[in-house]
Amino acid sequence: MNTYAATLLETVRSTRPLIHHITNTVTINDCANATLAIGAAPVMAGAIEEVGEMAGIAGALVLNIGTLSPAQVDAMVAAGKAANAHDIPVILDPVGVGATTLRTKSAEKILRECTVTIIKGNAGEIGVLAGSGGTVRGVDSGGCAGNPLEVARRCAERWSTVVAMTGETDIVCENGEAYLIRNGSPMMERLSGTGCMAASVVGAFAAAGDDPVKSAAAALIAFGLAGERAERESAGPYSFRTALFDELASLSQEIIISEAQVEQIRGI
Ligand SMILES: Nc1ncnc2c1ncn2[C@@H]1O[C@H](COP(=O)(O)OP(=O)(O)O)[C@@H](O)[C@H]1O
Ligand SMILES: Cc1ncsc1CCOP(=O)(O)O
Ligand SMILES: [Mg+2]
Repeated sequence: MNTYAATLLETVRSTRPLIHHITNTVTINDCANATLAIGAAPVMAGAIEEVGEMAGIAGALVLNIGTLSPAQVDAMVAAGKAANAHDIPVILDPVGVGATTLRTKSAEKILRECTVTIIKGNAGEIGVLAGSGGTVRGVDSGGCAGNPLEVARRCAERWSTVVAMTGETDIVCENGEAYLIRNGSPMMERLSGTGCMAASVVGAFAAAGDDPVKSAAAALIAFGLAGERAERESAGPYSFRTALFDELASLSQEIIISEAQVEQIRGI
């Protein structure tokens, strides 16, 4: 996986896929810059009149419900259907699902009406979407009920997608196969937007690759490595933020090959 992830990073940089986002108003700029830093091209486009056209020229679509409205969810569904028609991957970041009825109903509507390739969420969000229970307070995870690997597997099975559950150890799985990724930094919890940026990086790798479970794992390795390297250079959350962008931009194949901490589990 280390070599696979390293090669996929170079593919992101050499192909510079366009990553179409419909996302929240809190971290939209960080998502654009994280996408650029890893080597892809961001575009944020949310009007229902243009999302189909934009998804048609993109390499991946990232849907993030962080500051959703019913009208925005309709645009997400339209964009998702266009992405499906063009056969590009759709990444759903179900920010705060479970915290309110609107979030839960909206995430489920997107999952029912579009084919979502990868759900990227924290443990609480994935627990809610698995139907096994998760604690979500605002956008913060209070964890999932039960064994996290089993919860991620159930979520993947329920919605027929790849699931990328983030936390101290990231779990990426689809039926039969999982990756546990131990790169990252506790500083990533102290900065708003790291989950959203993780979804953008997953979008970039999913656009460049042809195996969504491996793409998502490679993306979280890359993002986690940038986070742990940024921690060494920072004095607090805001210098960490600057260092995180710098480390995303300077991440090399050599760093991924020598520092990725990933375990593959078969037969889950
Ligand atoms: N305690 C931690 N140690 C290492 N990495 C972490 C830790 N907490 C979060 N991360 C990393 O931060 C990113 C965002 O994850 P998370 O905090 O779970 O998302 P969210 O912001 O959606 O709650 C992921 O790449 C994850 O691996
Ligand atoms: C604070 C907040 N409120 C709505 S969206 C958002 C940002 C969430 O960012 P992340 O989940 O990536 O930390
Ligand atoms: Mg966060």
